[in-house]
Amino acid sequence: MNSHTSSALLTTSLGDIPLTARGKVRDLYAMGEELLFIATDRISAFDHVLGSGIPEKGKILTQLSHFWFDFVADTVPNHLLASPSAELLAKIAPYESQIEGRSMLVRRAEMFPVECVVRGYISGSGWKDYLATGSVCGIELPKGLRESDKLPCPIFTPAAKINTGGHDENISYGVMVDTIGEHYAAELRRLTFAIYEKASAHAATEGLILADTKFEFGLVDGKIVLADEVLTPDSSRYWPAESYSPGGAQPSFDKQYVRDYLESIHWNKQAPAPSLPDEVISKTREKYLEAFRLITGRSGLEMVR
Ligand SMILES: CCOC(=O)Cn1cc(-c2ncnc(N)c2C#N)cn1
Repeated sequence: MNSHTSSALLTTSLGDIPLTARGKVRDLYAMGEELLFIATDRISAFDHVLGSGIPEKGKILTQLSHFWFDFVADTVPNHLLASPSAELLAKIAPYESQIEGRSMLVRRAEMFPVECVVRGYISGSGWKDYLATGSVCGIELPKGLRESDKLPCPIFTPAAKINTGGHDENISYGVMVDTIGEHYAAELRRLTFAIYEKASAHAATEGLILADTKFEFGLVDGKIVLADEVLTPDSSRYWPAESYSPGGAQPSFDKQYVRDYLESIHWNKQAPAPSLPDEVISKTREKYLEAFRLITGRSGLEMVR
């Protein structure tokens, strides 16, 4: 256990609330129709969870999700629990000090098995697909694009959810329609573009390029809600606008110190993920705090909720 992962986050239950799902950096506990997302301080890079945590990363990213859920609330409802039950609150009370600010209480939703990815720039798996086929998710793109180029207009590039840990697989919109039906596919695509338009415009006012992001949606009482985490540096690519220079991979706003360090030690990705030097940890924490300040306009890490 590293110093930033409390014991409660390593168990398969929180008291008698069972662990429902464990992602690389987040854990999900369920009690009936109420779920508890806990974001740990773990950080992953190149698809590996590293040996060191980043202090308060879980809290910072949870507060960013809360900010963004509120910011887009007039565009799409979300899965946040308006009023958690007294029973649930009583069950988590003993852990409050460990999970304060890093937890989200959400309603159980019937999750769509699709990752709704929107890209304003060509990067990552989209760049790989473009190099191989000239298209992404069946969307043909202009010839001659450079890596990290801004696209003529944002594209919707869904992915099929592979069980936790695996890489999601890019699918065409047609496959998404076959999977969840035309009505929901069209509505999730519309909502994805609408949220991205609002969020990327806000990020740009703070000198941040929101290159791409991934949303997950579900149904609660038959209505579409925005779920999962939203517009965090873990679910999005944020680039500093001041250093934007297409023609290659862009520096990650939050993980560049980590990536540079891993490159500098020539880490063999088959080997166990290394721990990070204190300086890399503290600089990375500062980047998360800077993203929080820029996006929310708040100076300190006072709780949004
Ligand atoms: C930590 C691991 O969890 C995930 O990766 C994603 N995931 C979300 C759900 C979910 N399931 C029902 N209701 C919800 N509101 C949600 C949400 N969000 C399940 N896995």
